[in-house]
Amino acid sequence: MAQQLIGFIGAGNMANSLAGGMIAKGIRPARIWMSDPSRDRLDEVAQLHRVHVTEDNLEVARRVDVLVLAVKPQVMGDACAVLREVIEERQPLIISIAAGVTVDNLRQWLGEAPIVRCMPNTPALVQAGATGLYAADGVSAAQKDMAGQILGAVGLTFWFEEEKELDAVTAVSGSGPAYFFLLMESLIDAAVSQGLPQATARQLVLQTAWGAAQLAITSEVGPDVLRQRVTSPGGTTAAALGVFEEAGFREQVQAAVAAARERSEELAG
Ligand SMILES: NC(=O)C1=CN([C@@H]2O[C@H](COP(=O)(O)OP(=O)(O)OC[C@H]3O[C@@H](n4cnc5c(N)ncnc54)[C@H](OP(=O)(O)O)[C@@H]3O)[C@@H](O)[C@H]2O)C=CC1
Ligand SMILES: O=C(O)[C@@H]1CCC=N1
Repeated sequence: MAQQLIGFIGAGNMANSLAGGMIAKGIRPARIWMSDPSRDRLDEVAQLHRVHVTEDNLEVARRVDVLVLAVKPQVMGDACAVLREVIEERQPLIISIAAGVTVDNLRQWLGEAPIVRCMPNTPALVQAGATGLYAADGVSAAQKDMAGQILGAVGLTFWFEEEKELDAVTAVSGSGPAYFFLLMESLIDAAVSQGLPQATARQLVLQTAWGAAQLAITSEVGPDVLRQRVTSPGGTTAAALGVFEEAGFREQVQAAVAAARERSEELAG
């Protein structure tokens, strides 16, 4: 990645997860710039990551080689309009992380520029991210490599040939951490309802989630077989899983992911 400067427009949750993960991986904070309208947020970020911060998006766009657009989809058009002139002139590599916002949307707002769209997730903060990437026409092999290295610094990367596939990636791994967090929250609540102390319940649940993920990642067999190995016939797990199946758990997951995908498609406008 040589010594390229990397800028973030928007210093919110995802920008911080990416920057934090990149720094932990060895990218010098001095190579990172972040802009955001909130001075308080920038002060926090500067304190936390020791990166350069500014309230001026244009200052970031004028300085960096790679510009990560990390604002909400709903404000992306306005944010891009301000940057258009500088981007057309300087042609930094644009990496958009916004859900739903398409290359066509971005071209309309930014003019011609090399654009990579990607869908990371917040575990990037601990270098355990999963990111789907799509390179638009006009992105050079070197730029693609650069985008892959930046996102690769914070976890696994997967390139897609079709831009539409990012809607499914968004619904699965972009939003996915929240699904697992919801299960963790629910299991902690259930543990407390069964009389366990809150702190112990939390530790038991998080260690179990971590252990299950580690086991699934390192195992040669799939999650279905691992699940069966926990489930003794007529035992406790079978009793619990029966409740999930009866309640339509799998159908609920299908419907939830479909709803997220649909929302991603809507955000393209
Ligand atoms: N959170 C996640 O897990 C993931 C998010 N994404 C995508 O990342 C993007 C950011 O999401 P997230 O980090 O959650 O959102 P946040 O709201 O946490 O971050 C966005 C930041 O951008 C700031 N902002 C608003 N307008 C501008 C502007 N014109 N110029 C510069 N900064 C601005 C916001 O300030 P203020 O709050 O004051 O408006 C906020 O601090 C979204 O497009 C989302 O789709 C992608 C993958 C996962
Ligand atoms: O909820 C959202 O819209 C963003 C995109 C994926 C995760 N968070």
